[in-house]
Amino acid sequence: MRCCAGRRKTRRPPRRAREPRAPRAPGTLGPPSQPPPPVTAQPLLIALVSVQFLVHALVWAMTARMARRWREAEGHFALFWFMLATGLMLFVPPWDSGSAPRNLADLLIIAASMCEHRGLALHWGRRLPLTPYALGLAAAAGVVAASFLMDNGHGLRVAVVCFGCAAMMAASVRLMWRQGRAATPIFAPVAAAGYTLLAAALTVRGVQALMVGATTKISIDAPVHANIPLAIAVLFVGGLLNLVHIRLVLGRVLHRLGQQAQTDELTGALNRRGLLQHLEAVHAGAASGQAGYALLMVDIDHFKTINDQHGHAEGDRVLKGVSASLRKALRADDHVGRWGGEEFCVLLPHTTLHDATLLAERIARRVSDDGQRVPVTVSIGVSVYTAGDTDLQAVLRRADGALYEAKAAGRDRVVAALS
Ligand SMILES: Nc1nc2c(ncn2[C@@H]2O[C@H](COP(=O)(O)OP(=O)(O)OP(=O)(O)O)[C@@H](O)[C@H]2O)c(=O)[nH]1
Repeated sequence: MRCCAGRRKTRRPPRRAREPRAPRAPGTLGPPSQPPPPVTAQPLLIALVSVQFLVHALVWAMTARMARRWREAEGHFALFWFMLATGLMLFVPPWDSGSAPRNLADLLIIAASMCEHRGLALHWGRRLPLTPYALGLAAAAGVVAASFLMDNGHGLRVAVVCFGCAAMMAASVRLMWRQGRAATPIFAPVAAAGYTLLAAALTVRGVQALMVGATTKISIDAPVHANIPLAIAVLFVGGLLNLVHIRLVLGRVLHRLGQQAQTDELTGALNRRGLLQHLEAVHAGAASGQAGYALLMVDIDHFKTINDQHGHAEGDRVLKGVSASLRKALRADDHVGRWGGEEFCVLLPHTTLHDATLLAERIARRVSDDGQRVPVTVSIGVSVYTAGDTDLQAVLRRADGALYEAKAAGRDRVVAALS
C-alpha cells in the first residue's frame, strides 16, 4: 500500500476554464463594465406561437363566415384559437408574472378551452347552456384573485389554468366517446386518447405547481433555452388540436354532401341514385343466398290534372304529402325513393309477395286518408325477388308491369306481379 502510495502521481487539479471577459466599452479604460443581462428570445417565441394560433383563428373565422355558422362549431373554434392566441400574447413582456394582464391571460386560456368544448358539443348536435361555463370561469377568477393573498400564489394560478383546461379536455373526451364514436368509430377514440393524455399532462403539471411552486426549468417564463422545447410542444399540440377540428368539420361536410347527393330535394325521400344503391346491395345479398326482398312502384293517379287544376305549388305539396305518408307506413329498414316525376319506389327487405301486397294496400288507404287538400289516390305495382332473377332490372320490370296493369284497370288499386 505504502509503495504504491509513494509512486502515485499527484494529480493536478483540472484547469478552470477561463471566464470570458466582460466586454469593455469601446474607448474606455479602467475596469470592465458589468455584462449586459442575457438576451432571451422568449417574447419572440411566444409571439410566434400566438401568431400561428391567430392564423388558425382567422381560417376558422373565414370558414364560419362562409358557412354562416358563427353560433355553431366553426364559430366556437374561431373564438377558441383567438382567445388562445390573445392569452399567449399576454405572456410577452412587459407584463410580469402576477400582473393584471397575466391573470387575464390565465382566464382567457380557460375560457378558450371552454369554447372548444362547447364547439365540439355543437358539432355533435348538443347545444349546451352557457351558465355552467360562466360559473366555472367566475370560480377560476375567484381563485386567481385569492391567490394574491397566498405564499404560493403563482403556483396556485398555474394550477388553476392547468386544472381548468384538463377538466374541459376530460369533458371533451366524454363527448367524443359518447357522441362521436358512432359517426367516426376510429377517429373519435384516437382523438379521445390524445385528449386524455393532454388532460393527464395538464393535471400532473397543476399538481406539481401546487406542491413545489410554478418555477421549474421548463416554464413559459423560463429563459430561451428552456422555452424552445416548450414552444415546440405547444405548437405541436396546437397543430394536433387543429387537425381534430378540421377532421370533424370536414367529415360532417362530406357526410352532408353525400346525403344531399342521394336525397330528393322536394320530398326529402331518397332520389333514384340513393335508392339504387340500397336496391343493388339488397339484390346482391339475395342473389348470394341471403333473404329476398319486395318492391312497390307507387304512382299518383291523374297527377297532371292536379297540377293543371290546382297549380304546381299544390302539386308539389301533394308530392311531399305522399312521400310523408309512405315513410310513415314503413319499417326502419325499408327505403323509399322518388323514382321520377310523380312515381315512388319502395324497397322492402325480407318481405314476401303476400306481405308486400298487404302493405301496399295499407299504403294506398293511408295516402287517400291522410287529409291532403286535394283528393289523392295512388296505383301500386308489387314484385318480389325470385331465385331466377340474376338482374335487378328483372324485378323492377315486373313491378313496372304490375303498375301499368293497375293503371289500365282503372287506377286506385294494387296489382301484384306473378313471378
Ligand atoms: N308539381 C310538380 N309536378 C311534377 C313534378 N314532376 C313531374 N310533374 C308532373 O307530373 C305530371 C305527370 O303526368 P302524367 O305522366 O301524365 O301522369 P298522370 O297525370 O299522373 O296520369 P296517370 O299516371 O296515368 O294517372 C306531369 O304533368 C309533370 O309535369 C314535380 O316535381 N312537381
